Amino acid sequence: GRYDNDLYYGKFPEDFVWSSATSAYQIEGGWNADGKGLSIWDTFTHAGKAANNDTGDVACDSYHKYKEDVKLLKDLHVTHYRFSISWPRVLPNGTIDNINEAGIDYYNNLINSLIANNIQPMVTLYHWDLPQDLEDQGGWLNETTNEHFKNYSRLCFERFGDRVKFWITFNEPWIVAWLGYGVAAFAPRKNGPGDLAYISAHNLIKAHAKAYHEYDDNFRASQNGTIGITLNAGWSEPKDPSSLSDQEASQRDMQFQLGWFANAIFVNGDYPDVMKWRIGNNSETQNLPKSRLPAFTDAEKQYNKGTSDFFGLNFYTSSLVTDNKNVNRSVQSYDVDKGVAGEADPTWKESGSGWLKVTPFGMRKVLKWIKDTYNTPVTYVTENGVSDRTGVLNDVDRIDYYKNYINQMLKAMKLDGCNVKGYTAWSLMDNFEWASGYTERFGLHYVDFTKPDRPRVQKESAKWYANFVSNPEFPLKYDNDLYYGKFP
Ligand SMILES: O=S(=O)(O)CCCN1CCN(CCO[C@@H]2O[C@H](CO)[C@@H](O)[C@H](O)[C@H]2O)CC1
Repeated sequence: GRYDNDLYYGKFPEDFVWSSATSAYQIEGGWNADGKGLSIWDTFTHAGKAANNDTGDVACDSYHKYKEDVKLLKDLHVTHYRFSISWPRVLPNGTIDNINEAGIDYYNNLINSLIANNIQPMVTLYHWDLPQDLEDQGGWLNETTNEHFKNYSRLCFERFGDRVKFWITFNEPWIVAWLGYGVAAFAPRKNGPGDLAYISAHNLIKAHAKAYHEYDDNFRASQNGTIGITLNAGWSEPKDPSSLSDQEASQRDMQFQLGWFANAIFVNGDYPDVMKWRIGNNSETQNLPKSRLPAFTDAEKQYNKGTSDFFGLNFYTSSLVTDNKNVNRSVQSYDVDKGVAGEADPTWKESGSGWLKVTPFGMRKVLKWIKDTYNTPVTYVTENGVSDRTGVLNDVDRIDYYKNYINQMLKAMKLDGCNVKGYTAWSLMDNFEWASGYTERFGLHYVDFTKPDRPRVQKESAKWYANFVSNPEFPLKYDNDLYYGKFP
């Protein structure tokens, strides 16, 4: 059919990394416990900006229940666990002059518990929870934040780097820049779709490079770890594959999503030409003194280039794209600059999230695009998963999603030569889904948020995943899963 969702038969390499992921603000709770400082997401939720006035004040209470989480991971038979460190939990004001040792202790306890259970930590330094004190000084619009991020990163390398050998600087800078500083959908709710989005992204790239070089210069030799960045994209499928303009729209959409950050880090230290060209032209049309896209100096380009040991990819869904001809060029906006219209194919299965349609074929295509565009980088899928709104324990749709997306990843490896080294299921358990609060559940484990002790219960998908990672090959030993289709 048009979308290749057919099962491929084969098995994964023995040393393939199987993991599961969470993030600090989404699971920890303890929002003000033991000296933790405020993050911009505490501010966002306390202002009632998440669905049903939900907050991460308690969330899954992993701040107190992390030992239980390690048990869930052990029963999942994963070899790795991806989690994030809350910057304001270890540095309440965001600055290195005020270290909260209780916060350091929490992460040391978690890391030690993982290691004791032969589970390797994959640590994200920034999963969106900026210290509020730094946001009060401009946040990612203020270049000084880059230096604070470097100091925070160095503290983490110093305190945890003897046991943490896999570091991710930023989770999805695209979301931080566009949803946080572009359209005010996420914290810190700034509205600058044509300028602030680009300024924040500019600082995120420079902050990433600072942290990378800090590790590379001062810690790699003694700690022997690996450090990179995690980017997210939806696969942009040309609506009409035979249309040159739709093909160009697809390429342009992928460059504006991934290239925005990946071109500087994996290619030449600078933004992709298509972004410089289109944003420069639109800025000229708007009679602006210079392009709304900030420029790197030659020294900064050299400093940005080659600052990731791997390509971290968060992948969920796809869209059908065409050239958006009727953009009003007098409007300053990333979306106008990009000039791409996206839509879902009505035949794609829906999920518990409006933006997430089930498109397994997209996993293979996006991995191939990364291979072709960034010269076959070592790649880790650092998030992949699907939501529902019911909390169903017999979550056959989630099993179907994982089986098919993992199979498409295997095709990308075996048939397209993609150098994928690991896969991470989002998420270990139901958790705080940002502006959607607790209405959208992504977990392999069900969490009852009405009970003070936040009990975790394995869903069928957890049993499936544990079984699969123990014997990662297709055809499945026992394929009891539902097949979708209809009789003649
Ligand atoms: O439809 S709207 O445009 O009005 C709202 C868009 C909401 N976004 C879509 C993209 N998604 C990227 C993936 O976000 C990732 O995936 C998980 C699931 O979202 C999150 O829980 C993780 O923290 C995050 O890393 C983040 C949420």
